[in-house]
Amino acid sequence: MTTQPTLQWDVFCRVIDNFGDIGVCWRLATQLAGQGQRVRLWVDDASALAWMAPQGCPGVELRDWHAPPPGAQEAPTDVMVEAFGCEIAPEFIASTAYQASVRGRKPVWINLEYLSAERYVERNHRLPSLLSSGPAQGWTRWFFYPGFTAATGGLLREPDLIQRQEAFDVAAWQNAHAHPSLPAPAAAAAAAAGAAVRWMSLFCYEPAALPQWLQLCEAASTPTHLLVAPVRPAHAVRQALGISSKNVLQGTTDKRGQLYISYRTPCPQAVFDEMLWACDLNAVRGEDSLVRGLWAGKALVWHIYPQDDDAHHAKLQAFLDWLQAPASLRQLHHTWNGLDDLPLQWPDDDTLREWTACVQAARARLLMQDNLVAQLLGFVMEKR
Ligand SMILES: Cc1cn([C@H]2C[C@H](O)[C@@H](COP(=O)(O)OP(=O)(O)O[C@H]3O[C@@H](C)[C@H](O)[C@@H](O)[C@H]3O)O2)c(=O)[nH]c1=O
Repeated sequence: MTTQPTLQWDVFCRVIDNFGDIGVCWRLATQLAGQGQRVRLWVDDASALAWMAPQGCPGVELRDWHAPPPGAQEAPTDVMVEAFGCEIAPEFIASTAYQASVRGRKPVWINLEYLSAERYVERNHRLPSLLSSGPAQGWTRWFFYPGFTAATGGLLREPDLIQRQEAFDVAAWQNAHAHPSLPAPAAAAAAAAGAAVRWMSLFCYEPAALPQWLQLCEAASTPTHLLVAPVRPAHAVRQALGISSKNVLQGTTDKRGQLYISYRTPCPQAVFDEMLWACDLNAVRGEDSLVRGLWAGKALVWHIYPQDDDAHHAKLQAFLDWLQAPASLRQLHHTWNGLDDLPLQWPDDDTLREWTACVQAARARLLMQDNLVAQLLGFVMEKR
C-alpha cells in the first residue's frame, strides 16, 4: 500500500532509435502507476508498445506527443519527466506555466538521464539547472541519474520482481520453448540437470565477434540453444551464417552442428524478462535489457550502444569495474564490443559459473539500494 499522495505525472519520450527509449519510459510509467501514481505518457512513436505492452496498464494513459496540452478540465501536472534529454513541447510548458500561476504551485521538473556507471553520474545526480528564459523562467529542472551505486538514482525494479522470479519454473519454460531438432528427452534432461543444453538469449546490434561466437557454439561439446531476438540480432545471425537475411522468419529455426537457433517473435516485456530468467547466458544491449539481465542473475554479455566518438569505451570499462568482472568476462566484453579482435574463448562450465556468480553478487549489491521509482518519489516529495 502506498504512503505517498497520488500525483499527476507527465512523462515525455521521444523515440530516437531501437526500443530502449520507449522500453525504459514504459517501465517507469507502469512502476509509478504501481505505486498509486497517475501517469500521462507522451510519446512521438508508440508503435513498439503494440507488442511490448499490448495489455496496457491501469493508471497509465498514452498521449500523442503532438496532442494539445491537458485542458483546464484535466488534472494539471505535478511532475514533468523529460526522458533522455528530449525537450518538452513549448506549448505544454506554456500551458503548464499558466496553470501553475493560477494554482500557485509549480510542478517538479525532472530530467531523467541515460544510465552509466561512470563517476560523473554521482557528481551530477540531483543537480539543479535554472531556466533563464521562456514561460518557465526561474523554474528549476533537476537532473536525475539512474545508476549502480547508492549515490545515484538506482535502477528500475518492480517491488515484487525477485519473488516473481523465484516462483518462475525454468524447466517448464524450457520445455515449452524446446528446439524441434533437439530431441525432447535432451531438452527435458537439460531442464532438470541445467547442463545438457546451454540456453543463450541474443539481443544485440551487430557485434564484430558474433560470427566467431557462432562458430564456437557450432563446434562446442555442449549443444547451445540460441534464442535470437527479432530484427537486428536475427539479421546479424543470418548474415554471419551466410544466409540471406531478407528471409528471416520469426518463429523459425536453424541448426549448425551443436548450435540450435530459434528466431523469436517480438514479445511483451514480461515475456522478454522470462526468457532472460530461463537462459544460462544472456547477451543484452542498450540500457533496459542490461538492467533486466542484471536482475535475472544469469551470466551476461553486454553489447553497449555504440557512439561515434567511442565514448562508449569508457562507459563499458566503468560498468565492468563496477561489475567486478573476472578477467575472462572482461575479455569477452572487449571482443564482443569490438575493442579488440582477440580470439574468443568458449566458456566451460566453471567459467560460466564464475560469470553467473559475478552477476549474482552485483545483483545482491543492487538489492541493498532503493529502486529508481522509490528514489524518484522521495526526491519529488522533497522538492514539492
Ligand atoms: C526484443 C525485445 C525487446 N523488448 C524490450 C526490452 C527493452 O525494454 C527494450 C530494449 O531496450 P534496450 O535494452 O535499452 O536496447 P535498445 O538498443 O533497443 O535501446 C536503446 O538503447 C539506449 C541506450 C539508447 O539510448 C536508445 O536510443 C535505444 O537504442 O525492448 C521486449 O519487450 N520484447 C522483445 O521481444
